[in-house]
Amino acid sequence: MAMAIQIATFFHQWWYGQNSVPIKVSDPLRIGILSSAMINAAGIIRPAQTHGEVVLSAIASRDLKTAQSQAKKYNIAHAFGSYDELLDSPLVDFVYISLPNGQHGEWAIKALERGKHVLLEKPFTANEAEAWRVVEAAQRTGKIVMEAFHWQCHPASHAFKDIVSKQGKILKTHAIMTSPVGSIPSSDIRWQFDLAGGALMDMTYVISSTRFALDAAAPERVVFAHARPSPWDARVDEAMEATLVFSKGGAEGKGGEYDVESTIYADMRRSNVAGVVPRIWELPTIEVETERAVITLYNFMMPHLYHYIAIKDKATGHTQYEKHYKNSGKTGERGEEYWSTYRWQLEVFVDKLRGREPAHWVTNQSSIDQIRSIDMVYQAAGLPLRPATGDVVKR
Ligand SMILES: NC(=O)C1=CN([C@@H]2O[C@H](COP(=O)(O)OP(=O)(O)OC[C@H]3O[C@@H](n4cnc5c(N)ncnc54)[C@H](OP(=O)(O)O)[C@@H]3O)[C@@H](O)[C@H]2O)C=CC1
Ligand SMILES: O=C1OC[C@@H](O)[C@H](O)[C@H]1O
Repeated sequence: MAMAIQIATFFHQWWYGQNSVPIKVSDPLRIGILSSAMINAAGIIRPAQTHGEVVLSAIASRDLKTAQSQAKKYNIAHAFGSYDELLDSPLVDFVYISLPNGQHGEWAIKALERGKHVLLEKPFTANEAEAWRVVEAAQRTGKIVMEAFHWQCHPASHAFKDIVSKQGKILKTHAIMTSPVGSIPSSDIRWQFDLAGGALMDMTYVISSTRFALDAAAPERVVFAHARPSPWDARVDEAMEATLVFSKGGAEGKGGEYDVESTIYADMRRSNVAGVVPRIWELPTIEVETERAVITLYNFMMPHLYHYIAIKDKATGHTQYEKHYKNSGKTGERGEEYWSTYRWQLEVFVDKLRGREPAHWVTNQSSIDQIRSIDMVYQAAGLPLRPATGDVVKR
């Protein structure tokens, strides 16, 4: 039900944003938005409105009129009719890139080379080779780029990881994310191979939540992968199911080697029960079985709307539930209970740009490991790697 919770988040942010307009500092970071994407309102615009250290300075679209109407709607100071114009503007300190997946790398590199920091929508790039080029550009220019894994910035994810780390050796994990059949229109960017579409690309979360729980890099190997092809293009997975084996690293605070079998399931056209009932209960979920417990984080992707962490003791069968909308005091984040994952994300991004220690950070190496994991699954499923428009700007 990914789309439904996305819509609920739009409302959530609008509602809470109205009563929480801060006084802005005199030298705010100026944000530029590349594209008029659907996600902008939740992903950056509402969070920026409730952050005292940023202003919405500019938006660019391929079409000037679209940029102007978005600028008017969201009270953004400047509108540009091309992405290049925005990147050339001295009115922008960092950009939020919400272009189709296949364009992330190309525009991230262009932005970094024009002196802008980048908050880059997921997935980081179209494939691993392109991810290395983005990271190299960040290193060369001294600018910051972070993949927008918003949910990892929310206190619930940290509480979950903390709990997992205290339950003994991890044995296996299972992560799932689905959207009901018909919920994503056939014209959507997610169905287009040339734009690096596909269920695993869009629902990259099934791998990132697994890696987050395990504190792992890329899997050692993919032992099973099955893609269900989309009806419009067999190169695009409408669903992906896979089993990954992670064999290095350790749960947080433990170090040490482990060997874990992780199953993942992403589905952009999930069948309805009896053909009619969408599975509204099937929110993005990660389950981790350890020696002592089975720990489930239900709705890990949008925990601000609702979530729970269930800890089932294997010895007694007793299940204990926890919820974490605010910093538990253990994991270092600071913020408000009503904040969306995107607002938590903006907090850490701004902290980093201001030279403060962020409570959480998605490292560039983690983004490389993430897209490498995705590539490994596509290869194991017999599908081609996703193409990048960035390939044409390869130096
Ligand atoms: N973090 C999260 O929770 C979410 C992240 N995302 C990510 O954000 C990105 C955008 O997703 P979404 O908002 O659904 O995208 P949309 O389809 O709504 O928007 C994509 C935008 O990209 C621009 N664009 C440039 N070239 C093309 C092209 N060839 N075809 C279509 N659009 C083009 C358009 O802007 P213009 O015409 O103005 O130039 C368009 O509005 C994706 O990478 C997705 O994975 C999406 C949803 C949630
Ligand atoms: O990142 C995302 O999160 C919400 C989903 O609905 C969407 O398909 C995906 O892009």
